[in-house]
Amino acid sequence: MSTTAPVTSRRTLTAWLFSHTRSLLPMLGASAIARIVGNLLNVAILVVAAQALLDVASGVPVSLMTLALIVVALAAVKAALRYLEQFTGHWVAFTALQRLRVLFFERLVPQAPAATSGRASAELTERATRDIDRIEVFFAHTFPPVIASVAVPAITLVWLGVSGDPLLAGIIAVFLALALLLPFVSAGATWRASRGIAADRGRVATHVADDVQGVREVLAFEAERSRLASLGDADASLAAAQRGLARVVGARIAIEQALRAACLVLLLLSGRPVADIVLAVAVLFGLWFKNAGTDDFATGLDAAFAACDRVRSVIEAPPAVADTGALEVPGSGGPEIEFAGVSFAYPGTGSSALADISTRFAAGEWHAIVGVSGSGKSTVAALLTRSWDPDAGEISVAGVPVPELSLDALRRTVALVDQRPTLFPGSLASNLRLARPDATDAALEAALHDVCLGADSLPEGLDTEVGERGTTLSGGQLQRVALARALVSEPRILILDEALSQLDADTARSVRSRIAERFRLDDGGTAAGPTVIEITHRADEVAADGRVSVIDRGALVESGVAGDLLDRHGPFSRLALRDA
Ligand SMILES: Nc1ncnc2c1ncn2[C@@H]1O[C@H](COP(=O)(O)OP(=O)(O)OP(=O)(O)O)[C@@H](O)[C@H]1O
Repeated sequence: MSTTAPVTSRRTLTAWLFSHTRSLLPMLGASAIARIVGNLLNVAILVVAAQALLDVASGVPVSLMTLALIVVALAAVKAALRYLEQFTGHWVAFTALQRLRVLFFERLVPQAPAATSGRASAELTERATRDIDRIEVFFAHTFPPVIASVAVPAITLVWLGVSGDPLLAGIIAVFLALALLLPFVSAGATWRASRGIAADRGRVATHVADDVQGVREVLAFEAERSRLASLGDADASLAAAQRGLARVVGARIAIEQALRAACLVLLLLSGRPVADIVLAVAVLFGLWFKNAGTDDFATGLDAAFAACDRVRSVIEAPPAVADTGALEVPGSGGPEIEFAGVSFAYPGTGSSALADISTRFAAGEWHAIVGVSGSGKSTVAALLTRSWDPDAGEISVAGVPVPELSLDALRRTVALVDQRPTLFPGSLASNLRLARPDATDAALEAALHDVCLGADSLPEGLDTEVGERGTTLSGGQLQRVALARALVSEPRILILDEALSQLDADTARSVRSRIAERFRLDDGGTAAGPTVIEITHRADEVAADGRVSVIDRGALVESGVAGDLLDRHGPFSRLALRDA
């Protein structure tokens, strides 16, 4: 998110945070009360000590033992209250962060994959982790200090004014009020700087993650210098934003110190009785030192709000598709799929990715969609799986328009295998069981056999560790494991989006025929297997008797049986000749 995004006000962000954490407020109140009483005791200790000194100076007998006992008792209660304040404040904070994290993922799931597409995953991770962590300041270090910074001086100065010297109480009140106003006067500047810092942190995190991910490309293309230079730029921008904030905070602290010194001087020069001045100075020290934390929270709070704004924009983003349908996909086996007059443009792009597509994929059959890169093939899959909904036209599965199906039902029905699948750290078996945790070893081995990847061709069979994101596998192995995982889930619609692109032509052919055989054997020759849509730019690999649709620049330009299309010498035949 850039710093030029619309600014959400701190009031809106506060209301939003409380709306998600309302039940934690009583505990936050307990924290504030503990802080107020603790701070009052702090003033009391200094006042008791100052009064004892005055008594000694004026010859009044003082029992040192009694004095020590009073101070120790006050200090012990103060320590207990400090513990209570910290414990309750942090309990609230970490419980709130936990809730926000759960909410973040709950809201992200229905937005995905549209939400994650085009957004650097490191940026999203930064929002889900460090930005949420930064909100801790809002709960643990804001409300108890804010309330105490007003309540403690008010109570103390009323007491001083009534039982001591009203003029001296008034002087302290004026200077404390000025000091309390400082964070508000500089609020605009710290808020802007904090937002800039949060955005720059996101950019640096994305840059570093891209460099780590793409280190091979960086080395191979000798791009170290340019990548380091652009990282340096991002870093410099972050450092400049941090310096800007430091300047404002530094100026604020300097003014606060000057106010404190000026207040002290005025008290000393007030010409009031010494005893009153000593008590007033004790109160000043008791109040000012305890309120010094206000400056820290004022700065940390803006950082927390800036982080909160980034988290909120993800949580509150509307899902790309509404999950309002409730139907299941009727029947069994592979259903018929129909596109009727479907058009779609990706949000923010002016041009159509698909224009007026009407086609049918017959139940339980294997279809190919071919076309050059960027022609719109993957968009067909994205619309069928409801990553997005079409701008016009209708897609139906087994005669039911897809918005009438529940998203759960649709996604249980369809398995999409793309060319860059993700495996999770763990064993081959745990990855294969992703959608079917109860699948037997025999079922896993059968699926591996069907993708020409016998478990024995991997070092430890099903126990082989696949490494983070499948990094210990070759590209072709990774694709086949992903395909086997889809087979284990027994989908009724199987979409292969360039899912065999890293295999040599012979292996790809074997995989196709084994999968076709698997379903033919399963259903005894009838069409009970899944409806398969294979998206590929390799027209020459489509079997002569296979059904094929050709897409060009978002339009369906030809469809039929591959052998017939070859004889027509149209778009399909041109693609096949180009590839051969
Ligand atoms: N998430 C997206 N946001 C914006 N535009 C997109 C997005 N995904 C794809 N496009 C654009 O939509 C058009 C069709 O893309 P699509 O991925 O469907 O093509 P494709 O035929 O599958 O390409 P390839 O064979 O290279 O994967 C392209 O112009 C592409 O740039």
